[in-house]
Amino acid sequence: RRARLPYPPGPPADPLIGHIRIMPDNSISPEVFHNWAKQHGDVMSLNILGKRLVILSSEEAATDLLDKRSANYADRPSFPLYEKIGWKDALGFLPYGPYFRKMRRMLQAPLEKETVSAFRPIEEQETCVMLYNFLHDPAGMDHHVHRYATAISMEIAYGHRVLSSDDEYLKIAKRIFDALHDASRPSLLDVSPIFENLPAWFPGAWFVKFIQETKPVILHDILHPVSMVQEQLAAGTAKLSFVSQYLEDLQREGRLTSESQYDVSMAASQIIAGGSETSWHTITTFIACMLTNPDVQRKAQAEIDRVVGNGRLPDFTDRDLLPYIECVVKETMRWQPVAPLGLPHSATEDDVYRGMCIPKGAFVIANARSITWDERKFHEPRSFKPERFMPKPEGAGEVLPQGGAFGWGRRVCPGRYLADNMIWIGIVRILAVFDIGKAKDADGSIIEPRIEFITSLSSHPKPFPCDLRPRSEKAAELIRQAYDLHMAGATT
Ligand code: HEM
Repeated sequence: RRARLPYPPGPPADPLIGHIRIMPDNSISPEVFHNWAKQHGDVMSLNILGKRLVILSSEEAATDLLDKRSANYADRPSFPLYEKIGWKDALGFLPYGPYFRKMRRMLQAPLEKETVSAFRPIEEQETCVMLYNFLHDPAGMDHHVHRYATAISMEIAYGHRVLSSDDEYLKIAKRIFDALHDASRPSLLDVSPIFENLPAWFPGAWFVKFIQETKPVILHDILHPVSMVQEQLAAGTAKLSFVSQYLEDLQREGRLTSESQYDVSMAASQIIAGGSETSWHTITTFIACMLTNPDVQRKAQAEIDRVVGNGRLPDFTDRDLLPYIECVVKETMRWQPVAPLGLPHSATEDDVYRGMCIPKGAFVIANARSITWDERKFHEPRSFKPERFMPKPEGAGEVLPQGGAFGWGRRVCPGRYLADNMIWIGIVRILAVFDIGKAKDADGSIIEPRIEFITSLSSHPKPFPCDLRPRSEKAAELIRQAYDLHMAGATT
């Protein structure tokens, strides 16, 4: 019966090759899928060389399939190039099964809502470094936010504190991001594994050299930081971290083997791969939004001034008293979701939904761009309006579906509570002490901001000029004091 049911509709296809010729490039696919969904519906599908790709463009469809039927959609398609360069056992790419469940449990336990508060001191410390860097080098804003997100991830994962822009662990993070991006390019390996044996000079076989060069580097970058913690534990100098905790537990229970140490390494690497770039891009998106929405910025600063005053930096104890800041954070994630297509899920068995067949093995993606710009849920969805989330009558009482930012079902982002803290404290502290304004050119003329986004694995603003200025001399002094305090902690 299922075989006779239609697949979800989609644009006209070519015989045999299906939609391959009109398949949009990564950089525009969320936008193109969003437009196609208006014509073909919130559950549509494409045929890519015989493989069915199902695109969900509403919260209802994503919830019905990926959340409510999560047992059938918890699998991932295979990612041949990622697997070949050493990410075969990385949680994000693992097929659903016992090893996935083991890795997921390992990563999730320290990142639960109740437990992530243990990392707040690290997040507060690194905001001080970021604010200080903004003060002394406002033009390097993007770099300082990157360092902020990476330094937090490194300290949580390995207990390593980043103390300079030249830090070896920042280089590790950069190599990991570069490899993640480079490996997202389509290759002949997506068509068949037999192409793995092509000679490197063969046309289109660029991936052969890429694998040879990248694999040893990635494996080093995954395994090396854990060996360092191992050495520090032996010397009694290890700081408490995700890795030190697991290694100590395994040692105590007599279960520390090369296999179990490899699992710890893989899990820890996911904190870096999953956490740094996404949080970095969310904060730079927020800065772009403040630049283009000065009224929102003023309103958010007024709330902080009213609740916290200007004699100290806000901290996590202020969060419940700052509802407008909460809305600014949510609106940043809604307006430009940093992972617009998330990661693809895969159907384990044939399924029937609204009279349509979703075949076993179909790739299923939820288009966050459509979900967070759904006109039935959000008024003026393309405008940046944090008050939409305030309860009525003050605001519009709109609700951000969690999946729109962090994904769905059994594959929902395990780092979402950590990310939420990292982003909130970064945003509230920037607003407390900096004005984000338009930059001026050499002649003193104002540069009108033009914010454009680049999308590959994640979506982020292209570099844009802005003027980051301390709100007052007192704010600048607060930044210096906080920095001195935290750097003093680093040397003792
Ligand atoms: C703003 C920050 C973040 C955003 C927007 C984000 C978004 C996402 C999304 C959309 C997915 C795919 C979910 C799905 O398949 O349905 C995901 C998966 C994942 N995220 Fe995040 N993430 C963020 C931060 C983090 C952090 C801080 C960590 C580190 C602990 C992390 C680790 C992961 C991992 C390991 C996966 C794969 C999970 C799996 O396949 O089971 N993410 N994330």
